[in-house]
Order: sequence, then C-alpha cells, then structure tokens
Amino acid sequence: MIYIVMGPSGSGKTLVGEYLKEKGMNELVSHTTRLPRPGEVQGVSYHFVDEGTFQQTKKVEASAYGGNWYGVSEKEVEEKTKLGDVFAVIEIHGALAFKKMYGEKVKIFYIASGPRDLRRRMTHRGDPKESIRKRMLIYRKNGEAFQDRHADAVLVNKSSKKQLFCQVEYYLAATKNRKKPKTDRTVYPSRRKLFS
Ligand SMILES: Nc1ncnc2c1ncn2[C@@H]1O[C@H](COP(=O)(O)OP(=O)(O)OP(=O)(O)O)[C@@H](O)[C@H]1O
Ligand SMILES: Nc1nc2c(ncn2[C@@H]2O[C@H](COP(=O)(O)O)[C@@H](O)[C@H]2O)c(=O)[nH]1
Repeated sequence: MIYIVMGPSGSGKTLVGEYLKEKGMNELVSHTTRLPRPGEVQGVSYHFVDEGTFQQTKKVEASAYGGNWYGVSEKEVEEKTKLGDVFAVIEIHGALAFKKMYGEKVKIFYIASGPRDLRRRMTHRGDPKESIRKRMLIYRKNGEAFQDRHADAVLVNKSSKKQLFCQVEYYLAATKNRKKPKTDRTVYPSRRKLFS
C-alpha cells in the first residue's frame, strides 16, 4: 500500500509522517529545490537538490509549489515499496498522479484544518511572515480546503496530536482489513465548526 498524506501547509502532514515512521513505515523521501528549514536533514526530510539535478532525476511525478520544485524519484518508489507499505507527503497533483499510476494500491489521506489553525501553526513553527503569507494565498487560490473530495479518508486536525493519531490508526486498520472506511461525511465535523 502507498499512503499519500496531503493537506494545506501547516495542517499536520509532517506530524502524521513522523507518526507513521515511528510505527516503522518507510517514507518516500521527495526531491525538492527548496532550501532546508532549520532542523531539516538532507536525505531524511527531503533530498535537497539544485534545479539541474532535479530536472535530471527520473521521477514518478513532479509539481511546482510556492516557487520550488518537488517530486518523488522512480528509484525511491522502486526500492522502498519492495520493503512493505510506504507513505509520501505530497500535494494534490502528485497525489492524483500516484493514484493514476498505482490505482487501488494508493490511499489518499487528507488532513483538514481551518485557516486560523494553519496560520497559528506556521507562525509557531517559526516560518517567515512572507512565507506564511504566500502559503495562505495558495490555500485560498487553489481551494485547498476543498481538496478533501479527492481523498479516501479525511483526518481532522483540530485538537490534540493524540486525537489525530487515533484517526490515522482507524484508517490504517480499515484499509488493512480491506473494509471500506467510513467516509469523511461520517467523521467530518461541520465546516462551520472546523473554520471557527
Ligand atoms: N494537533 C496538533 N497539536 C500540536 N501541534 C501540532 C498539531 N498539528 C500540527 N502541529 C504542529 O504544527 C506545525 C505544523 O505542522 P506540520 O509541520 O506537520 O504541517 P505540514 O502540513 O507538514 O506543513 P507544510 O506543508 O508547511 O510542511 C508543526 O510544528 C507541528 O508540530
Ligand atoms: N507533488 C509533490 N508535492 C510534494 C512533494 N514533496 C512535498 N510536496 C508538497 O509540497 C508542499 C510544500 O512542502 P514544504 O515541505 O515546502 O512545506 C506541500 O504541500 C508538500 O506536501 C513531492 O514529492 N511531490
């Protein structure tokens, strides 16, 4: 199984990725031309490369986001899927490219968060003001709040980390048991509640 974690900037994708790694799942580490944030580690957070190297690398998919390139290499997918279930933290176009290529092996998790929480978390993470502004603009312009319609499961990140991880567990169990998970309509709080 290939689990794709997507959602707006600051929604908690990296956090969910860290939880999956703790559980022993391998990550498809993306290539990117963006500069590392403080604390990010080469080859672990991303393969940080220049544009020339990025273009030369054979990739399953590639997308531009916020003025930088992102993509997952073919080598990464070939090597890591041999070892078992994997996950990738990527945006919508990449997620849909994976779904098209690998079909039912791919499950898309969308992490839902309201704009206030997104801004607060990016601020707390220490992102520069200009970067936050750009990402909130992308959130609105790209209609990221509505990308949940492409997901197999919607996780709502509105309170504690524990509550978020419980939802991950629920959906992992559901996909393992080959049961169709309850749709987001059953677990999703009303949009008004999420955006308050
Ligand atoms: N439920 C939560 N409780 C406490 N902290 C949280 C929660 N969800 C996310 N955070 C924190 O908010 C910040 C943003 O989360 P994270 O980095 O996982 O977002 P992201 O979706 O990966 O963002 P980006 O796409 O910008 O990389 C992080 O510092 C993370 O630890
Ligand atoms: N299509 C892809 N999108 C990716 C990939 N790796 C990360 N991403 C997405 O880019 C944005 C910005 O990421 P950030 O680390 O700079 O905050 C975010 O939505 C990621 O999910 C990839 O390989 N392909």
